[in-house]
Amino acid sequence: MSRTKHRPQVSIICGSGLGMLADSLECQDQFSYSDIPGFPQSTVQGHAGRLVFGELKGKSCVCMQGRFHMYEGHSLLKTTFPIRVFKLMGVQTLIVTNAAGSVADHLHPGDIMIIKDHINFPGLVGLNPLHGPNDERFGPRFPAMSGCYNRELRSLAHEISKQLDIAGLVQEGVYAMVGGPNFETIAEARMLHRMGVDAVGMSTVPEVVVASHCGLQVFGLSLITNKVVKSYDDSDCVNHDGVLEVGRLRSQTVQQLVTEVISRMEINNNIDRMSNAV
Ligand SMILES: O=P(O)(O)O[C@H]1O[C@H](CO)[C@@H](O)[C@H]1O
Ligand code: HPA
Repeated sequence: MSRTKHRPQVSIICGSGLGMLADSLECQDQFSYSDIPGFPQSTVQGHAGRLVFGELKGKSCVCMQGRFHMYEGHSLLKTTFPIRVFKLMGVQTLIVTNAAGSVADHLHPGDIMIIKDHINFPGLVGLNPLHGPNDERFGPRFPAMSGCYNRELRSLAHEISKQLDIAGLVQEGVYAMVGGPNFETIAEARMLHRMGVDAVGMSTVPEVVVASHCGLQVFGLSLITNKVVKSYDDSDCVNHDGVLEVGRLRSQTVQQLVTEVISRMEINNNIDRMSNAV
């Protein structure tokens, strides 16, 4: 914290191909992850590996240009380490973005899904970033996860998408995290569909669980970059380059939506900075 004058209230995690979200920050201070003690390295194409501080519409922000995924070999504790760092800095809100495949038939590549809820597949089988001794200074042993995607921010985003004339692209839905790094088989895709999953990806949920545990309000967006193949007659085949390409094509729209949400969200100026406590 001594190397930047920014005291962020909002943190943003950029999904695959969405690193440009950091570009709109003014008065930037940038730090490579390799220069930050305790931070893992980004190893995935489309994740630059930089922490960017700056101002956006009068709000102080910190942006992860590059996130960590479990499939890179990081422990879940490591993948979510930045969230606790943000909490200690006084951040109140986490905005998560990701690239995801559409499982629901009504979502198409290029659409934006406001995350209403999630299914934590790794968590359901025991891979949870909150495993191990609980640090009560961050949050309770048994945190509730119902309502972890802030209702007011979701409704604000819908309102903004109407004003930006992109409401036709924006829907709400359930995101499921799978472990990756392989994409889904057709049988897995069909299972996800029957389970009520709207979009699937390999990230986000551990970050949201840790953020929710330590009392951050969370807003999440999935950019639908591909459809998940559910038919044996469909010869489509997803690949990471295609995912990044849709990210590039829709980057400006996602940026506009995120910027407006940040601009209009309420910030509590009685910040709860824990840096003296932990
Ligand atoms: O979730 P983000 O980081 O946006 O990336 C998504 O895109 C990659 C696959 O193309 C996977 O890492 C998946 O999780
Ligand atoms: N499946 C899992 N993760 C993804 C996908 C997908 O189809 N697209 C982007 N990330």
